[in-house]
Amino acid sequence: MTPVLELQDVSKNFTLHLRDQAEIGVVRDVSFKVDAGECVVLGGPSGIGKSSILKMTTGNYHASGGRILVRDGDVEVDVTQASPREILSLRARVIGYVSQFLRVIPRVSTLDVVAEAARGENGGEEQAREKAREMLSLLRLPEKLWNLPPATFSGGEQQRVNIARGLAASRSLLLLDEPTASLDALNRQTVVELIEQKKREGVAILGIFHDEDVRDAVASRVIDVSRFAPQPGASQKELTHA
Ligand SMILES: Nc1ncnc2c1ncn2[C@@H]1O[C@H](COP(=O)(O)OP(=O)(O)OP(=O)(O)O)[C@@H](O)[C@H]1O
Repeated sequence: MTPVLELQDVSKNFTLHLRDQAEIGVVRDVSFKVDAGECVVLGGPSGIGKSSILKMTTGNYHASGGRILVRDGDVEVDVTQASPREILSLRARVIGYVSQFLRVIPRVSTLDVVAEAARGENGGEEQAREKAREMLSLLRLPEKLWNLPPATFSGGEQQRVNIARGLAASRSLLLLDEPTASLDALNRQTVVELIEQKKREGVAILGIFHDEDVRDAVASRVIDVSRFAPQPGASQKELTHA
């Protein structure tokens, strides 16, 4: 069966414009697959390139080389070659992304932020609001906050809105960048259960979890990103995939 996500020989270099266009290589030859129902966790030390791999997969960062294939129904889309319109379409239907930080339109209420994500291709408005209420309750966000915009919420409250939004949507591929970083133990456990439920539903998950207990609970496999570090002494020409 075709994997939901496949990275083939993916590389990332950053060009430092403030440093005379110097190029730094972050990862090279990244190759792995994520199947439906699996949670693959990216491990390795800080700064090794874990978030960069997620950002290339969601199309936020351009890959410098290689292919990132995402299954969209019967077709595979190579994110590295996709147009901005195709990437927006994938994010609206196929790829869910939960980062550590909540970015929302100002003045939109928390309930609307989550309901907007829950509104599926066929689902109605009331169904979406019901799903939003369910997720916010599960994540213990006090009901008195639901009608307020989340901009002034605490770090942990904002993160729970972010998770509610990310997990309310029905997506076949979920990218999770430290979704439990500022949560208390009870809410961390809830997120673990929600991730397990997504796995049972056949969602493919690629995530970063610094909390070892969470990682051990959810990981089907851990990939050490250090193995994709560019070799010391590799020439810039080698690092740059033309
Ligand atoms: N937009 C950017 N411009 C230049 N360098 C960047 C950019 N984004 C990331 N980097 C660099 O790429 C390297 C990998 O960063 P990345 O955030 O992917 O690491 P990480 O493994 O997720 O780290 P952490 O565990 O600390 O979050 C770092 O050296 C970082 O400074």
